[in-house]
Order: sequence, then structure tokens, then C-alpha cells
Amino acid sequence: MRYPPTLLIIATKKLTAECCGYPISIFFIVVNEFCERFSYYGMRAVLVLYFRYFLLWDDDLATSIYHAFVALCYLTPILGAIIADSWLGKFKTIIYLSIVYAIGQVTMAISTIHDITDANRDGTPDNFTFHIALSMLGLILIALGTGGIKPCVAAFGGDQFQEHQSRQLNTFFSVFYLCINAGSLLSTLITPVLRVVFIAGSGMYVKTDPEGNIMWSVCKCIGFAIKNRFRHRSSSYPKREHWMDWANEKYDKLLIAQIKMVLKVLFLYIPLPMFWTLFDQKGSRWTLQATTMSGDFGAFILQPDQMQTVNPILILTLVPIMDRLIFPLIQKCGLNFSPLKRMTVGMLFAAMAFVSAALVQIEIDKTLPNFPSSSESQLKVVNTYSTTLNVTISPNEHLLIESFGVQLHTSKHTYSTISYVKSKPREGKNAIRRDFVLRHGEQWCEFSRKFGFGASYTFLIPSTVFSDDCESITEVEDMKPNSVHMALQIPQYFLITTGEVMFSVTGLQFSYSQAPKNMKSVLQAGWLCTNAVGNIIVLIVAELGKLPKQWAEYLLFASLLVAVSIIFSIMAYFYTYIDPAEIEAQVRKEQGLEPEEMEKETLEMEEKDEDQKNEQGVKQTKI
Ligand SMILES: C[C@H](N)C(=O)N[C@@H](CC(=O)O)C(=O)O
Repeated sequence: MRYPPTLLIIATKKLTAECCGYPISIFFIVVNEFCERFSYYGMRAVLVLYFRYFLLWDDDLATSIYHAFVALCYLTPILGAIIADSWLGKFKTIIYLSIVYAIGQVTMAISTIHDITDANRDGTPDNFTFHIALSMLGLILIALGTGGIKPCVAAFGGDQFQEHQSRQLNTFFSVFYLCINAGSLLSTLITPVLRVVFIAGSGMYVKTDPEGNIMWSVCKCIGFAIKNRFRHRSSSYPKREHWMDWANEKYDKLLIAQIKMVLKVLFLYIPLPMFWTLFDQKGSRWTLQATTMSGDFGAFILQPDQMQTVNPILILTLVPIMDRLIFPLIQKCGLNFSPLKRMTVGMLFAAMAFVSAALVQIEIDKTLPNFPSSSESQLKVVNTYSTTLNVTISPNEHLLIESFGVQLHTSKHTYSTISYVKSKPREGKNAIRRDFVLRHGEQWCEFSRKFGFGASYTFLIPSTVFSDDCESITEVEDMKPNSVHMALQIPQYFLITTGEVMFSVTGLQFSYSQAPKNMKSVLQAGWLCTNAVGNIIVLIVAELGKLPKQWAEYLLFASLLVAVSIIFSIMAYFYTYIDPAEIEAQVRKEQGLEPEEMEKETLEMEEKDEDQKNEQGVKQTKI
């Protein structure tokens, strides 16, 4: 027994204004995406350093919370898709969640004002709990906003195209990706203001109504199929072609066919999170790696977090090159570079990027001093005499450690120094880059010297310093400047970005093209979830796997991705590309329904007592 759909909506396709074959409305959508990514990446670029140097968390905690936030941003798309499909529709969801998003950005910005709790005006917040709580609230709102609108925007963009515009639809996803990266490149905080552009296009959009709680219908249908299959587990019941066919007794054939399409794609997505695991470490591990490198490019000094802009810059150049040159060339050579093959190659590029990061790390490690572990201390003794002194530390002697200095009492002498260094200077910077002036009352002198990035020095300043114009200052280098140049990170950025173009742009198009019409946002949310899971994997591997050497962790991630890409290529080999519209039309024909009148069909089922229906279904099967 099958229950007919209770609600039938006849959709009217709005005639959209076109320019060069494209609906004009997509202009507003891509500009909106530019602004949104502008805001998101502007904040995300500095996030790990905010955790590290404002909230004073250690590298591992900063990395973990960063990835937890990114994971949340890519989990909330499920919520966004539910709200859009079952309640507000894509357009209103984008508007309302953008407001939540803007409130989140403001909250986050307020949390960074240390003056709010800095009563003693020493430049450090007095109440870290307040700042942490506020920033976490801000981040949760941002995640809700950015993630909530993300599956809607791409699907909403796709919805604007008519059937005759399939070529333009493919180009749309490339342009869409270009805008994401242009936004990411030019990130600043004015974005929430610019976002009104999206509303300006309101009159031109094709706005499809929410189609009922599609996610809920899907879950109920899957649940029923599983239960029904279990009830008929005995071998006396004939097997069915697909396990979802066990929902036939109660659910519409069209819904079952659509769920089969979505499940096929979601199954294929299982290995994909590993790509994002590597990709999103640009913002955490790679940025922290850059803090131990030199950003001196002669004409300008690049900050470690600015290094991330290499990614969108490369995207802006690589997407057109790939779309217009490489992919057509491969096609001309007679090679079938199908979307799933592109995605596999993309994964291999990302793995190579991590091998490159490991090689750079090995170079950096050669230049780093040996920092004391948490169970060790470091003691530095500076000899200010002109003769050689022997220092003997007897195991029984008493060591007195003061806050800014170390005093060493040995059996023979007492020396004192003013340095106590246990890590590289913050963000690879020195407190002083050039020149400092010493003052005492009316007297002053200037010490002139260019200090290297990430170096640490101790200055011994004698009382005669003003009489010889700072000449008598003795400088001791506690830690050498960063000598490995940030330019060495460019190959890893190039490899990961090439991988991204092949993997992410293709994945976005693939997710849209393989989704049934009423489940485009659902599948976009599924695609974005692979990103969320990827970030959760970083948390697990970085926290549990704690490898003693960073380069070893990079190699571990690269090897995992190679293994996963092999599994994915096998799964892809067995995947058959489908045309959802064709399948839907075929099912409708089988059901004797006219395609025009079923342009849009909600699959809201009558709320009847579940057990009663199951019983009827079982009885019918037995008959
Ligand atoms: C800035 C990145 N190159 C990028 O384009 N990211 C995409 C894909 C993703 O990370 O989900 C985006 O922000 O949508």
C-alpha cells in the first residue's frame, strides 16, 4: 500500500533576465559570496594567532580549537539545509543567518579588546575567562551563520539556471569558486555592510518554495526501509534489488529513487574528509610553521598569517588555467579525465604538498635551538670578565630562580644574567627590530643594529654606557634569527592549491549535478560535512598521535591521504554517473504522472500511526 503525496505544488519557472547567456541574478549571488568569504577568511586567518598570542594558549590547544571551529562551520550546513528546505526557503535562510553571522563577528571583535578587562592597563587582559567566553560565543554564532548559509548559496546559485544553460551552470561553479578566493584574499571587516548586495538582487531571483521537511522525510523513509528489511529477514521473503526498496510499501517511488541517488553519492564521500584534514592545516600548522621562518622579502615583510593569501592568489590564476587550458587539453588528448578522477588526482597533489611541508620542516628544525622540555630548565651564564671562568655546578648546591633573571650560586662564584628564554619570540617577531634608545634622566644614547626575525638577544649594559654613546653595550645572541625563508612554503601552497582546484571545485559541481532537484542543498550540506569530519580528524590525530617531530606528523598525514585516495579511486571506478532529472522523469512516467504537473512535488506524508502502517505494509507483502 502506498500513500499518495498530500500536497502537490505546480511550479512556475520564472523567466529570468539574461546577460551573455547567464541569468543576471547570479551576479548578486557571486558578489554576496565574495563578501561572505571576505569576512570569514579575514577572521579565520588571524584566529590561530589570536588563540596563541592573545589568549596565550599553546600550539596544540590553539590548533585543536581552530580545527574544532572549522569543523563546526562545516557541520552547521546540515542545519542550514533543513531550515531552507523545510521552513524558510534558501533566500530567507541566507538573509536571516547572515544577521546571526554579523552579530557573531561583532561579538568576536569585542572579545579581542583587552582594555575591557585590563583594569591595571598593563596591556594584558585581567580576566581571560571573559575574553574566552565571549570569543567562543562569537565563534559559535559565526559558525552558525557561515555554515548555515553555505549549502544554500551554492544551490541557490544553481537554481537560477534554466535547462538550456547547462554549460553556463558548470562555468558558474568555477566563477563562484573564484569569488570565494577573491573574497578570501581581500578579507576585511567591512563585509557585513557589503552583504546588502544580496538583498538588492531580490526581485531577480528564482526563489523556490521550501519543499516540506525533506530531510525528515528522507530519515523516516530510510528508517522504515531498515525496519521493514529487518522484519522480512527470513529467507522466505524474496530479495529486493536495493535495500531502500523495502520502503516501497509506504513511501513514494520517486522519493525512494531520489534517496538512492543521494545515498550513492554520500557513500562515495566517505573517504573525502581526509583531503580537508590536510587542506585546512594551512591555517594552523602551516601558519605556525611560518612563524619560525623569515618573512623578509626585501621590498616588504610578510607576516606569517599573511602567507595564507598565497592560496587564494594561486586559485585566481589556476582556476582559469585549468578550466580553459589544462582540462580541454587533456580532453583533446583523448583522455577521459572524469570528475572523480580529477578529485583523486587532487588528493594526490595535497599529499605531495605535505611531503613538501615535511621537507621544509626538516630544514627549519636544523636551525632551531634545543628548547627545554616541560621537565627541564634552561640556564644561561654570561661571562662579563675578560678572562675565562670555570663554572662548577655541584649537585647539592642551591639554585635560585627569579622572575626575570637567573642567579646561580656555585661553590666558587655568583653570576647573574638577565635572560630566561624558553621559546621563539612571538609570531616570529622581535620586540625590537632596529635601534633602541636608552634614557636615564637627561642622559641618553642610541643603539643601532638590525635584528633578525625570531631571534632573541641579551644586552649587557654597563654603567658607563652614556659616556661612550652606547658603544660599551655587549650583545649576546640567545637564539639565532629565523634563517629559513617563507618563500620555501610556496611549493607546498602551489601543490595544495592545485589539488584544491581539482578536488574542491570539481566536488562542488559534482555534488550539484548528481543531486535530485529537491535535495540539492541536502547534498551540498553532505559535501560540506566532509570538510567538518576532516577537521575533526586533525583534532584526533594531532591530539592522540602527538608525534615528537612536526615533519613526521606531516608525513603521516601525507601517507594517510595516499592510502585514502587509492580507496577512493576504487570506489569511483564502480560509480556510474547519473542524470537525476532523467531518472526522476522515468519514475514519474512509471507512476503514470505527467512531468509538467509534477515539476515540483513535496513528499510530505500523512501523519498516521507508524505501527498501523507498518502492519499494513507487512500484510500486503505476505499477500
Ligand atoms: C580559500 C580556499 N581556497 C577555498 O576556496 N575554500 C572553499 C572551500 C572550502 O574550504 O570549503 C570555501 O571557502 O568555500
